[in-house]
Amino acid sequence: MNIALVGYGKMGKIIGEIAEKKGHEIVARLNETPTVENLNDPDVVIEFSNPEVAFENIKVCLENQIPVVCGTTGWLERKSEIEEIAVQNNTAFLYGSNFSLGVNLFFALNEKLATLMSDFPEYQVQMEEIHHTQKKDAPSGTAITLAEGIIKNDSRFGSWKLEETKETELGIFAVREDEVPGTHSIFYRSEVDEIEIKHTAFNRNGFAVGAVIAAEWIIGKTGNFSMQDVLFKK
Ligand SMILES: NC(=O)C1=CN([C@@H]2O[C@H](COP(=O)(O)OP(=O)(O)OC[C@H]3O[C@@H](n4cnc5c(N)ncnc54)[C@H](OP(=O)(O)O)[C@@H]3O)[C@@H](O)[C@H]2O)C=CC1
Ligand SMILES: O=C(O)C1=N[C@H](C(=O)O)C[C@H](O)C1
Repeated sequence: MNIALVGYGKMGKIIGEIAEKKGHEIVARLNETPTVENLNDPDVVIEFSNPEVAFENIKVCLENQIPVVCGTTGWLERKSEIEEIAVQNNTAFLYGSNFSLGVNLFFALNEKLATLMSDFPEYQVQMEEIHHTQKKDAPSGTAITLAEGIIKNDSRFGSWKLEETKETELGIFAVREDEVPGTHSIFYRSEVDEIEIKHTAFNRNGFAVGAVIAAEWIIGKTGNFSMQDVLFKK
């Protein structure tokens, strides 16, 4: 499979190494807006850039009928526009706020726990995410997916916000520390005890492996997908 990497930073480089080890060819490594010329005729684009440029990057690829796997976070207010462009161009788009298997299992666990805890209002819910200091967006895309999973399953909450939980707003603390690859926790605290679920990434390899699996999976498909489709819908 020929892969174009749009965004060749920390993630792009690891994804490239893993894809080559699996026998794929990297036909472009871009730190600029993609064009038909610089993409070099890939089967699929893997996009890990930054929140300011992701929308335009994805749009260009989809308009040229190239399927896109995107891990860039912080641009999601325009996701529905991108999904429409994918359909209009009869191609495929897959977004994952987190491509690791562990986090996708954690997403499912989070929803199950939220359903259970929704009957016990004596437990206050609080979320926390910790990431490296170069991260541009807050809260993390993963934390937003987790918050959406709680809001969907616990009618106490209608929205999320950065900081402490207050009334119907589920709180997320976003902490920035040195080189932390990504740690997400959800706390349920009562007067007498606390339940905590936590996912800790030890490095970026899990994200990169998942992105390559998603790129292999998307070939030949049309429509809009998530990592849940790749991992759990057989
Ligand atoms: N979904 C997931 O599983 C994961 C998602 N992420 C997300 O992926 C994104 C990238 O993360 P990371 O690799 O750590 O970030 P980096 O900052 O290390 O890499 C981003 C790269 O994008 C490049 N870039 C700048 N402008 C453009 C442009 N117009 N088109 C294409 N590339 C451009 C930058 O180049 P230059 O340095 O020259 O500006 C840089 O090399 C972030 O949004 C992060 O949150 C990260 C890990 C996992
Ligand atoms: O920027 C990062 O590094 C990460 N970004 C993703 C996010 O925003 O959730 C995934 C992972 O946590 C690492």
